[in-house]
Amino acid sequence: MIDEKGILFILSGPSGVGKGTVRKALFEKDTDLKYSISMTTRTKREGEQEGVDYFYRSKQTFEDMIKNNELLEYAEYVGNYYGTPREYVEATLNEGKDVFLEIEVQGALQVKKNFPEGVFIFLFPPSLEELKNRIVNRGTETEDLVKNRLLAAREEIEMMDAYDYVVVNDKIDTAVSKVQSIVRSEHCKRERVAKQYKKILEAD
Ligand SMILES: Nc1ncnc2c1ncn2[C@@H]1O[C@H](COP(=O)(O)OP(=O)(O)OP(=O)(O)O)[C@@H](O)[C@H]1O
Ligand SMILES: Nc1nc2c(ncn2[C@@H]2O[C@H](COP(=O)(O)O)[C@@H](O)[C@H]2O)c(=O)[nH]1
Repeated sequence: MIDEKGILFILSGPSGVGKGTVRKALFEKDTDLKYSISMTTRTKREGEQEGVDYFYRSKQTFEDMIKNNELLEYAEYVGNYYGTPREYVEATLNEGKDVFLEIEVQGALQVKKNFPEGVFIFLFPPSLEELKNRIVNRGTETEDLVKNRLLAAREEIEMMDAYDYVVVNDKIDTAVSKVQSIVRSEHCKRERVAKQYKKILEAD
């Protein structure tokens, strides 16, 4: 059977590296990708919107969803739950559309177990000092949370080898172009395989 499902792209990397910034810029260029909105128990930041940035839920609701297997992956990250609602991802992939996840590393590794055919991209900071500057300058975290996110970052960077691609987010435009090239090249690969498969079937 030719796989007519969409491709699952996973953009991951430490907090503050610029995942959200890269993803938003990419989506302005590539309108065919579908973004999976995550669920979280953390409180809404100023300017964030329900159903756009996240689905904000209580701990109880989140834990019920875990029990009911309604999450494709989830992680407890610096004191809050974050997770990917399963139904949207599976239904969208089954329609042949590509889905884009923007998640932290523990969650990405869970996805890899269930979707090894996914395309895993690790966004890497130019330096740990710059990573710290980006989190601090964003102004969304308390001093303690910055510390905890930076501690988590060190562990996350150690898992980089599990990814298919590593992109350094130094200049934003360069990083976005690189991620866009990865998306395009994965499409070409998929089309080439489908063509070869068709040829084999026709020759049979
Ligand atoms: N290439 C870049 N150069 C300089 N600043 C950047 C770059 N990319 C992102 N930033 C800035 O760094 C900060 C963190 O970026 P962003 O919120 O996109 O990171 P993130 O990885 O999505 O973080 P989190 O995982 O915590 O949600 C933002 O203030 C953003 O404007
Ligand atoms: N495992 C998952 N991680 C997720 C998901 N959605 C977002 N995230 C990651 O959590 C951290 C913190 O996010 P913030 O918005 O509080 O800064 C960051 O690395 C996000 O990428 C998810 O569904 N699953």
